[in-house]
Amino acid sequence: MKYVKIDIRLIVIVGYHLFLSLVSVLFPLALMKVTDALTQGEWNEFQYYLMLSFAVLIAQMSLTYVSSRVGNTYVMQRMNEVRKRLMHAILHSRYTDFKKKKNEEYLSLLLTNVQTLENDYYSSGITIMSKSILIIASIIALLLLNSLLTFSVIAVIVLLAFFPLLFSKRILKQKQELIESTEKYTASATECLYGFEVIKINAIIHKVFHKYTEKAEKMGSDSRKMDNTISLANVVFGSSTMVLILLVFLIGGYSVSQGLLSIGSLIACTQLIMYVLEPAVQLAQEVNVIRSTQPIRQQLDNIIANSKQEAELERSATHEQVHSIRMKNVSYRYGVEQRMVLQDFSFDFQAGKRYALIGPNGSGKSTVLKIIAGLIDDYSGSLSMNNAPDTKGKIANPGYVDQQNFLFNSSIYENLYISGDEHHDPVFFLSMLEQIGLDTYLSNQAEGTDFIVGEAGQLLSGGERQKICIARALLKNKGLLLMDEPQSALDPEGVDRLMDLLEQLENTLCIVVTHKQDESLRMFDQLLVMEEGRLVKAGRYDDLFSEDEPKEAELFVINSLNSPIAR
Ligand SMILES: Nc1ncnc2c1ncn2[C@@H]1O[C@H](COP(=O)(O)OP(=O)(O)OP(=O)(O)O)[C@@H](O)[C@H]1O
Repeated sequence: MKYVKIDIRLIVIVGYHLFLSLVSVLFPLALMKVTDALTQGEWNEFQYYLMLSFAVLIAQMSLTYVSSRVGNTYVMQRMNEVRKRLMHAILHSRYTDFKKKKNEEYLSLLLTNVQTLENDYYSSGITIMSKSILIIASIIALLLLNSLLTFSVIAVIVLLAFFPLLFSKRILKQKQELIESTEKYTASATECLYGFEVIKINAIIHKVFHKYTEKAEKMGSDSRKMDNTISLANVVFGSSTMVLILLVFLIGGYSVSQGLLSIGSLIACTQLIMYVLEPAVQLAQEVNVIRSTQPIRQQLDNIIANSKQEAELERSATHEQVHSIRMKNVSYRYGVEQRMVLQDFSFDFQAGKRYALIGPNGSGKSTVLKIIAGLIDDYSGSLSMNNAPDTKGKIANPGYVDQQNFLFNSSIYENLYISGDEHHDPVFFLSMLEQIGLDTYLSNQAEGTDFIVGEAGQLLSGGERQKICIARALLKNKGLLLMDEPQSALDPEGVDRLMDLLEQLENTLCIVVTHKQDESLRMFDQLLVMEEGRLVKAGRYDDLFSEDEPKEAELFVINSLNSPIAR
């Protein structure tokens, strides 16, 4: 990502700082004239240059304020851009890439690290730019006054330029450690907040708090270590400049004694030297600070680079009506070093039919749904929609109920209509709410569908959340409906209502992951039995669970219980 954008605002900032440096350099020159006029008894000249000095001071103050305002606006714009690019990249990253990082790592990046970038990269960058201009302007003024002094000062700067290199490697390493400990701290803090109920009920406050304290202290100590190194760098740097200033004064004093320089010029030179040395010290420090943000920029660049391919895929996403989905020898593992969670899965799904995916925990049912939904596309084998060639990642827009039943912190209505391409027919809408059993809840809720559901829907019961997610998927129905354990939080009446709704579906390819093993499975056209990532059996309920074939059903239940994952 391009962190610095050369635009009109940046050019204006440089212009302001150029002007500011010129005005700053004028001040010692005016002082020189004031002193020389005073020592030579030129009263009128003294008054004139004194007024000029005040005018320069006022101009300097105004320009400093204006240029910092323009600088702040530039930093704000760049930071907005960084935050937008980062979230855009996160949202466009591949599902599996996204899952490799923990949410806390993203939070730490979005909050702490991005803030560090603002302070340590942009603000330091502007400081470096302004100080460099001031140094150049002061050196030019010095050259006009005394070339011997000027060359001594240049020699000082060249020497000073080596100091940051002595510490930068160490600071960089410590910054990396600080980033890692900040991520762990954020993870621990988030866990305390999300796990509030579990922590209280299980009376593990002490244990969790102890873990949190460890992480907080480690982050504090890493931050202190880095600050100490920076302080050491500053001390070494600062004291060496003092020695060098002394050297410059010796040369200046000698020049005055030899009549090569007036007292006013020495005062002006002294001030100008300070304009060179002070910014040079700051410059060296800021260079280290900027270098320390390199790991953060690297992290951001990796996320942005990884998301580019996914964005390409999304652009080619299809929204056509689904008639069939054919999966052939689809195998998948979540990471190169991980085990196969899906192995040679082959099946033809047809529109207008209902399928149930059943099997023990961890047998790969949700993974099948995610592959069909296009969330996962780096599988081997092929998946084709409507007999087209392999459509990796291109099947988009299914009605989807996930296991988390996630809701946005907005109104029920907005949660039902999240994508804008759902059915907007009010009759259909109301009958849907009634059929799923949300009408009673809504009639008791004064705000109705305008009720704001709270963070992740926590102001609703688990079943209410699930009903809203089901209604959302049904309203969205574009011929493909994927539901991952949609009955897990429903009461028996809710389950019956859902089954009725599914039975009424027309022209819809409906795949439901379920752990129910009762008569309700009869309404599915096919039951797909999965075990350890393999499709081991497929058929109607009666074929698999009939009285005549008790062994089939028993075998499935026994296998489920004996599965290593279930155990
Ligand atoms: N993001 C992930 N990273 C690594 N492994 C994963 C990930 N998601 C799932 N798995 C693993 O893949 C395997 C299959 O998971 P999947 O969620 O498809 O199973 P499932 O049959 O739906 O299970 P359940 O009935 O418990 O919901 C599991 O062993 C799980 O640990």
